[in-house]
Amino acid sequence: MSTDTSATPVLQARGLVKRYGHVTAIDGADFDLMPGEVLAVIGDNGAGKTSLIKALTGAIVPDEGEIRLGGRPIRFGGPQSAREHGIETVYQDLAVAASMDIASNMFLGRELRRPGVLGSVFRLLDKKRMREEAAAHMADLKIGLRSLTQAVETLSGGQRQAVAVARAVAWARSVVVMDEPTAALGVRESGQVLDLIRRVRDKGMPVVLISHNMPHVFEIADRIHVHRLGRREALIKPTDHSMAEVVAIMTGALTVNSDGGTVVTDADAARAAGVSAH
Ligand SMILES: Nc1ncnc2c1ncn2[C@@H]1O[C@H](COP(=O)(O)OP(=O)(O)OP(=O)(O)O)[C@@H](O)[C@H]1O
Repeated sequence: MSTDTSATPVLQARGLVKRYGHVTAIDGADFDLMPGEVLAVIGDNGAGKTSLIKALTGAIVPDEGEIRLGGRPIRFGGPQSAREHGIETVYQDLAVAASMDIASNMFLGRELRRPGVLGSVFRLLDKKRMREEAAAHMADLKIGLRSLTQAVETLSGGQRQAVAVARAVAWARSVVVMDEPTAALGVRESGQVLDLIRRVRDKGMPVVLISHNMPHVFEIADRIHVHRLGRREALIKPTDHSMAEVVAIMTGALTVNSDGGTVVTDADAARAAGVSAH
């Protein structure tokens, strides 16, 4: 799909700064996520991707800069506050409770209680309704799992990732952020997770995808945010650049100028990467 860049960004940041002592992890970073797009965030190790994402999802509070959600300035006091604003994050380490079943994982921390005093006084869980709703979410995303009463630890890596994604999508109202969702997966399972991300996008939910996997990024992203030295170096479409060019932008061998062309900034590195300006 092509991104409508004239719309109001779903999530936007301008001039974010985050310092840890002498280290500036975010150094004046901008960010723009448009409605209905998959935006990949890429960058070398230590470029500051995680810090940027943490600022956008409430896990850290930036020292400077502004974040806007749906066009309105916002300050997240913590991850819970970002979640309350409809931003859900799927973490790399898969924060699922392995010994619990799929439905319980979907409702982890947001359990449904039985109606009446059974729920309000005796705190009894409404397991039947949680299973029904979990099944509906799974069906909605076409995630085929044999039984929702199965413990998550008995699932494959790809299936676990699917449960984590389904949980995020079930609760997200504005954005789903995924940190390296295919990092621990084999080829077939990665393909299934990429298909799932497409379905999430096709439901109208924008996705931010942090990834080191360039083929996956090129396969799925509508746009690519290239992060370098703590800030956004470029915001490009995968259809406008080769993978080698994007890697060269990431490492500082090429930069993108205002009309979308590229300029060689490090001749040796650009030669080594086999790219030239255009
Ligand atoms: N809590 C912290 N305390 C001190 N320094 C930090 C902290 N978090 C991040 N940094 C530093 O900020 C810089 C950016 O780190 P960050 O983890 O955001 O980068 P990254 O692009 O996500 O890297 P990677 O791809 O390796 O995970 C690094 O130099 C890192 O050491």
